[in-house]
Amino acid sequence: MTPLLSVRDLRVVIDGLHILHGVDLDVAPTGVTALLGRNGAGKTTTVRAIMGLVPRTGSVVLDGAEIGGLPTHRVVRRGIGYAPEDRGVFAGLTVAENLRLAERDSAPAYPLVHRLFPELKAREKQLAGTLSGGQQQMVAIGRTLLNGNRLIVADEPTKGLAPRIVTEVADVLARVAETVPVLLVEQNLALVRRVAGHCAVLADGRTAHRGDAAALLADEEAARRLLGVGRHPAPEVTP
Ligand SMILES: Nc1ncnc2c1ncn2[C@@H]1O[C@H](COP(=O)(O)OP(=O)(O)OP(=O)(O)O)[C@@H](O)[C@H]1O
Repeated sequence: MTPLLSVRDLRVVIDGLHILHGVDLDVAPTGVTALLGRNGAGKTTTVRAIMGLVPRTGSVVLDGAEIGGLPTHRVVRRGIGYAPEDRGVFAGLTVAENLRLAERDSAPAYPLVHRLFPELKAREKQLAGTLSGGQQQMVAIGRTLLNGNRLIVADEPTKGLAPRIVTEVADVLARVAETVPVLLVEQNLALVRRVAGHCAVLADGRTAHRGDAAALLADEEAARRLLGVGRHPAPEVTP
């Protein structure tokens, strides 16, 4: 299976600090690929480097084309939609205005966004700052779907959300991934188990493991060693 995105020897140095020491990562052409690792392992820096938001070296190949040296606006134009960790939603604008700001194509895919997130249609006049965390996450992911992107990158979309909302976001990610492949940074391993096919695990700014997500999570010793989890897994996501 040819990966949609291939990252090789990705390195990031910020203010003289070596943050990534050579990350290798393949994103499958379908479904969800999870990027895992303990706190501070370098997951957010990796996706920010893929997006060109931090200075980086190494190779990033999207669908056969090298994008590792491109500035962010050109990475975005190549078809990577990014939902950042802080969601980047404009609180003082309505849902409709937040979506409109993200339009890039001449025919933005509102039917797709409203099919996946009927709630955004129903709440289009509501100020985004008054939405719940889960609804704001839907705006952040919805924006990435407007423009016919080839890949969606979502950085910890369930961070800080209540368990019931985590389940909702898990559903959303599973539905999104039926249309567009997703690279998902996630700490909630129950969610990863439910939605991810492949995974890469980072440790100390390097790739420590790559493979099947379910197989890794089923291997208690490997999960403990790589992810720091063992007998007390994260609460289940409601099926
Ligand atoms: N701009 C920066 N300046 C200095 N250090 C940074 C910067 N950005 C990240 N780091 C450091 O690099 C390491 C990796 O951070 P990063 O946010 O990529 O990790 P992460 O795996 O996403 O962590 P978490 O799961 O806690 O969000 C951390 O030790 C962090 O403190």
